[in-house]
Amino acid sequence: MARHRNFHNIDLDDERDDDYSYGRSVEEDNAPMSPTTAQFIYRRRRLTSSTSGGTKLSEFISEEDAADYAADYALDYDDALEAEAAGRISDHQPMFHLDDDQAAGPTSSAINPFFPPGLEPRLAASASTPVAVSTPVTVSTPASVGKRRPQEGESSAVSSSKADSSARATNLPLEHLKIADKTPTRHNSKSPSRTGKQQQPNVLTPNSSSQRLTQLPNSSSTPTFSSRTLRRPTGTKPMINMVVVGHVDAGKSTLMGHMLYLLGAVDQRTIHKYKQESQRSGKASFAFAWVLDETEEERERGVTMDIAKTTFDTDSKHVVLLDAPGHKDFIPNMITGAAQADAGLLVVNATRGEFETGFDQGGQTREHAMLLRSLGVAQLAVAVNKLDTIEWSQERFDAISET
Ligand SMILES: Nc1nc2c(ncn2[C@@H]2O[C@H](COP(=O)(O)OP(=O)(O)OP(=O)(O)O)[C@@H](O)[C@H]2O)c(=O)[nH]1
Repeated sequence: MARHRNFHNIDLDDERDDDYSYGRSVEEDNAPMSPTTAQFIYRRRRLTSSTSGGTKLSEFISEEDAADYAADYALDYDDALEAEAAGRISDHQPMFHLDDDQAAGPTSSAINPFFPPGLEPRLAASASTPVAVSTPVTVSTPASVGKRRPQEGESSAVSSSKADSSARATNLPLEHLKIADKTPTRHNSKSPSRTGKQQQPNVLTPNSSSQRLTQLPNSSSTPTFSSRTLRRPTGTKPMINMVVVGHVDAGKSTLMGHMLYLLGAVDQRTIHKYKQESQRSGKASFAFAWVLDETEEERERGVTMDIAKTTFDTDSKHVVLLDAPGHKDFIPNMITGAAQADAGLLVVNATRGEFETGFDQGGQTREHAMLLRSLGVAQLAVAVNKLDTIEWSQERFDAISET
């Protein structure tokens, strides 16, 4: 008997590690921080000479970290490649086209808001080159869709910051895009995979490969983390996959949903319906997110759980937009999207405390940036969202831009 512990009198509190923290994984607790700033992975371009100091996003990311992530998630990546090889990835139809006069008129950079001239050569460069241009884009969805500042209006969905923004804010020239097919590709139907999910509304499957991956177009990803230039044209245009990532609740789906609405991919009637339905279910602030969050479970929880896909065309590219889940429980699903991506949009929440949380150990702003890097996504733009929650503070924006 003496050899056995007396479990009846055991004090469970004493058995726990002192630094045990619910909800944090061992990996998170043990994840090494970069000791120096010499191991930059992402190098952001300084946008203004007046702004200086602050911590850089790249300081949080070391080559060592990136390698660890690549190893950790290699299985998921392989799953994605297997799915691709198995032919489960289908073709898709472009939603947008340019008018002839638009195509002939403005410069390609104006028509092609996401990927200005020069991107192709950069994409063609080896993904091992630790360089990515990070251009903060000041965007804010209307306060009416924000749970913190509800019901104020809808007109400023995508806007530049009030103050001097010539060097840092990039308004998307949405007027140059026109819907070719007025029928939204994703909003009115439930895919078999979504239907399948709805049959198990309370079962989360964070470790399964994204079912929506079957909808992803086939870019020529290879088992090695090599260059991701797009090589599969749709018609005459090359295709490019852009994944939208960021910490949970950063506003990714709302931002993309609103952008699609402004582009005309979602009609007024559908948005009106979403607004009414979301209001009825007490989720009024998620009306625009419902454009991309289609499943009942996602709408009930107010959380994106799987990759959502939509497409649009610029004058030179067929863009496949992938909205990734931000919650850490769904990292594998985020990876299935990121593994297909050629470029990324990192959405950060400017709200005080929220931005910092995203960068904390375990925050998904940092983690997603690392994952994109480790998966070979060489181009990353940053969108500073929810500026309305900080009264459009220029100071705060500058501090975030410097991070
Ligand atoms: N105040 C304010 N709220 C916003 C803004 N953008 C989004 N929100 C709100 O933030 C909440 C989360 O928005 P989502 O679009 O679901 O965020 P997400 O990043 O897609 O969330 P996950 O995909 O689940 O990680 C919703 O209540 C939105 O209305 C904004 O610019 N300002």
